[in-house]
Amino acid sequence: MALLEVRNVGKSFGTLRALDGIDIAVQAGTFHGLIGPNGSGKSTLLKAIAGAHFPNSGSITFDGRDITTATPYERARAGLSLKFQITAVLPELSAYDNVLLALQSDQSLWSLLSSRTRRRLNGEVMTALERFRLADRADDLAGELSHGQQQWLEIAMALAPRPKLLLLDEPTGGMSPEERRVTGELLQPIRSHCALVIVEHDLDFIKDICDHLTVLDQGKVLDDGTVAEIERSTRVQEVYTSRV
Ligand SMILES: Nc1ncnc2c1ncn2[C@@H]1O[C@H](COP(=O)(O)OP(=O)(O)OP(=O)(O)O)[C@@H](O)[C@H]1O
Repeated sequence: MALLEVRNVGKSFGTLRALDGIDIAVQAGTFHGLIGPNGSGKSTLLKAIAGAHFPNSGSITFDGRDITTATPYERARAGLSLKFQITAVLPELSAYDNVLLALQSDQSLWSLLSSRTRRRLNGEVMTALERFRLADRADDLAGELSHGQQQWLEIAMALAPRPKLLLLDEPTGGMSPEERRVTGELLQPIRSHCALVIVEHDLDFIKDICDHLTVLDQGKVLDDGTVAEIERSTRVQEVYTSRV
């Protein structure tokens, strides 16, 4: 069974059909990209998976559990984590404290008082920062980090509770080409323990890191397959050459 299964999902805003009968399956350990022209429904689909809004029809199953109308908190407890387009680090706190906060949200007050828990959390915070090349910036305020580093900090925070699936909405927006390249490099190792669903306009970036692509067009799945299959798809080429 797939880790995430979206079945026949529909979402309307008034008379606008933003999603219309969407089916996708994301396997554990894979990086799954959502691409398509502007307004094709990518962010709406990501938000439906994240619980930022509920679909009008269809179902979403995660790790064997129906989460179609689960709250974002319940989804997080089930192992779903997300980083949306707008940077949400706390600029007045250090990079270290931002990750610590993300980790602490799951701990009881009682366990936080124990020095063993605090030692363990300290180790986990530093591992998360090292993984995203931020260990030497641990004490710096998050607001003083570069744009790219703030994005990496936020991904580190989203991964801190060890989710099974990470949702990323345009993580490379506003990054330099070098920061994009490094972002791809930093994401690769998470594959061993976490799947990824990513919306991204940079097609070269998404083709480099993803195993599987779903192409949306006007709220429907236009095509779905491996990166090589999508590159050969004449339907996709037509949409991209005529409208992008
Ligand atoms: N909250 C909302 N209220 C009304 N319409 C919305 C809302 N959110 C999205 N839409 C509309 O739904 C359609 C799909 O939007 P969505 O943002 O999902 O597309 P997208 O593929 O992510 O686009 P882009 O690549 O430009 O970010 C668009 O026509 C958009 O205007």
